[in-house]
Amino acid sequence: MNKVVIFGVGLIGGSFARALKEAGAVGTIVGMGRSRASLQRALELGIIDVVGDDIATAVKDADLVLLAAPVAQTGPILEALRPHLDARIVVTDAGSTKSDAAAAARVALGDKAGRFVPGHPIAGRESNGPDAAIPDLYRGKKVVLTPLAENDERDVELVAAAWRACGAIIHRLTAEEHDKVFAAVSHLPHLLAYALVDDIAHKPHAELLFQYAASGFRDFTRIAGSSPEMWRDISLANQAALLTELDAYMAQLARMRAQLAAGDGAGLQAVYGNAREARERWIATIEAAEAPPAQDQAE
Ligand SMILES: NC(=O)C1=CN([C@@H]2O[C@H](COP(=O)(O)OP(=O)(O)OC[C@H]3O[C@@H](n4cnc5c(N)ncnc54)[C@H](O)[C@@H]3O)[C@@H](O)[C@H]2O)C=CC1
Ligand SMILES: O=C(O)C(=O)Cc1ccc(O)cc1
Repeated sequence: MNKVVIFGVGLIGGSFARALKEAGAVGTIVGMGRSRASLQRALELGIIDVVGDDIATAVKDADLVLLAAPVAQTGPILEALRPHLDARIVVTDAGSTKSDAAAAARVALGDKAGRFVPGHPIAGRESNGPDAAIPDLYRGKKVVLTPLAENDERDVELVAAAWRACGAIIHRLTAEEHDKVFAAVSHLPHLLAYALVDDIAHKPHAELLFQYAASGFRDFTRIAGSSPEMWRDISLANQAALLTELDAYMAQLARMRAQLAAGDGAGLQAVYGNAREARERWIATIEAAEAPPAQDQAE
């Protein structure tokens, strides 16, 4: 690719830029953003080559545009892009929710919705901004594409090839499948981690509690160090699926509360034992899968 434009040069957009550069897969990278200071920082760090000014100049002759801003920005950015999308430019995104992205593309792009190929890298961490960006964030990690019926297969392939150049393994799901899966294994855990830390922080003796919190608490709550704006947007964008998972979890908590209140040690141990075994199997599976990729799976 000669030119790639990135809207939102933070952890995800910045790591994409660094990975493409390291792979020699791109000529020029233009950064577009909300905060001038953060774009300037990305330029200083060598993540981008140019700070974009007006959108028309930024996207002129671009091969690929990546949206890597909080998901509520997808619609407004696509609307701003629409007049400047010639027949060649492919747009993709890295947002954590996918049904909302498809809907936003259809509203904002109308008959050009097919130019937008939705995607989601399953890699990241709690730190954000351009300083957190690293070139090997996506190495051996999955990227889920949720193509629209309107997409041209060649455009989907261009997006897949860009992520493969970053070392990622391409998977495909429908947007609905994607949002149900990630409500359970990503969006709910973030909500729970924020809820626990907020609850403790509001207790009168919070300082004492934090003083004695150990590494288990730190592990459990690491993701509560993530961007509140990003997680507000994800929670609202995937509201229905997240509510379903939250209700199921509350029912599980109610069962375990009853076991605890009844002194049902066998019941509690059965839950703990089942969870430990399931976690061990999961860790073994992902460790095997994230060993050097052989080839794309499930395309
Ligand atoms: N943090 C993570 O671990 C992961 C995040 N994602 C998704 O990637 C996206 C970006 O997340 P991060 O890179 O972690 O966040 P970040 O906070 O590091 O970077 C986001 C950047 O977007 C910029 N921005 C905000 N509004 C904008 C707009 N209207 N136009 C252009 N730029 C704008 C911000 O100034 C910031 O520099 C989010 O949609 C998130 O759901 C996906 C996978 C993992
Ligand atoms: O910090 C962590 O471990 C994460 O869970 C990172 C993450 C955040 C959001 C995503 O959509 C995907 C991955």
